[in-house]
Amino acid sequence: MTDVGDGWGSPYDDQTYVNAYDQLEIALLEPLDRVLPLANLEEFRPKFKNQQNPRQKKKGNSGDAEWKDAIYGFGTTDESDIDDHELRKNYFQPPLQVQRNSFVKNTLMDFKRSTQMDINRLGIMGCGEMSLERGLSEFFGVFGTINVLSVDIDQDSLSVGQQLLQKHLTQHGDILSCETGLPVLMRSYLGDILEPDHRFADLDAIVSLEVVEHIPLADAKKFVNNVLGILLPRIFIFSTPNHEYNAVFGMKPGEFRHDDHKFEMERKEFANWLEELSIRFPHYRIDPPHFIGMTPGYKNLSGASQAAVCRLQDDLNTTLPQEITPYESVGHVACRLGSRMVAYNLVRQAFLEWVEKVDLCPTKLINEGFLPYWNFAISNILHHLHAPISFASTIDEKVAIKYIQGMTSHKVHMDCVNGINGIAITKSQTKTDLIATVRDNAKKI
Ligand SMILES: C[S@@+](CC[C@H](N)C(=O)[O-])C[C@H]1O[C@@H](n2cnc3c(N)ncnc32)[C@H](O)[C@@H]1O
Ligand SMILES: [Mg+2]
Repeated sequence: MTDVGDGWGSPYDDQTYVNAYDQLEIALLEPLDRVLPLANLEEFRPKFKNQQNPRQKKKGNSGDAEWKDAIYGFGTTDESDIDDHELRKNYFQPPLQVQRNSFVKNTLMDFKRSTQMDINRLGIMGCGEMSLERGLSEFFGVFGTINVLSVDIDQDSLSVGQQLLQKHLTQHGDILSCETGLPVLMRSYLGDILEPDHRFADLDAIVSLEVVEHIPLADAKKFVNNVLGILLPRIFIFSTPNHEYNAVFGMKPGEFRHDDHKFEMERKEFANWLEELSIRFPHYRIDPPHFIGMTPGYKNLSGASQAAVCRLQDDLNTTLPQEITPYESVGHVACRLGSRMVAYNLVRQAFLEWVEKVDLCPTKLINEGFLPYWNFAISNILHHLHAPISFASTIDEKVAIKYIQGMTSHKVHMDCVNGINGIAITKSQTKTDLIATVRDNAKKI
């Protein structure tokens, strides 16, 4: 879409925004392949956690509170899926999952800068409870992202992920709406990542954090081979625990961090795997392993997670047929970047158009209070919005009045009468002055 010199996102014109919001609303109307049963956030515990059902735990057990903090972001940490051993002693600050998410954010940021191309479409495979989706949401504008596709095989994890993502986007809605960036459609799918799906082919980036070790090694290799050989993202990032690091958690040699792990790799094994991949897939440049999560005193063990970064060198496209779509869509939600700025600009345009036409007729002056004034319902002004109803309907009337107050340097006031939201313009104002003020203020933005 946009190639920008400094790599820091780019402003889009209002029409581009409005069209993007229109497309988004249409996409959100598409029926889902399957509606997941709603997992109970309070009771949910990922199946790969080896602890008891929290309901059966004794009240006041601090371990219970500890994992709830980790999963739901209550309390001090917003980790959503950390290893039990890592969690037990609060080894990492910030938490390891947050460090992994930051690693992805920094790697994608560098990738965007060095290639001067947006990361339009991002795939997250084995997304779990969507911690990465939440962690990256404020950077989508910088990346130039418009589509995020997440897939997992576990219905409960997906349902929890969807709920946490929705909660996150609502809670951070104000901040996100001020970000420069187009709205992002975030879709989730139920599926087995061992089967390639055409919708995940030719993406700009695919990320898979701490997933491969949950699949038998031969299948894990098949998954990675499928990504590098069939799906062909421009960048692929995946991570897995560094088995040697378990010593830091006081674990015995050979003991895995989770009961659900099918394997864990030592540093040499992981480095060898990446070398094999470099030979088999020469169209990818694969870095030596990156390490994430250090603890003081254990420098010799590198880091708790080891990550691969693979960048596509050639301009290759998938040969996977378009009709291969085994995943089922199970959710979609919008990250509404940029909406505040667009709404503001559209309201200004509507106000200017309205004020040009309005008749400030002396006979309609209201003679109550200090100064005679005119009252107009805001709906009359919003009638001039040049936006599809899908976008216009997201603009709150009172917020629109606040915008008008601001853009007129408070020469217009809020005046809501009998439940009708409106503005008041005092007799001393002239149309010419109001128009000039709005235009002058626009130049200052
Ligand atoms: C440890 S969690 C990691 C979740 C997430 N990537 C994160 O960093 O928070 C591993 C996830 O991989 C998923 N998974 C395991 N095997 C899978 C498969 N064959 N297809 C899709 N997802 C799979 C699990 O359901 C689980 O949600
Ligand atoms: Mg794991």
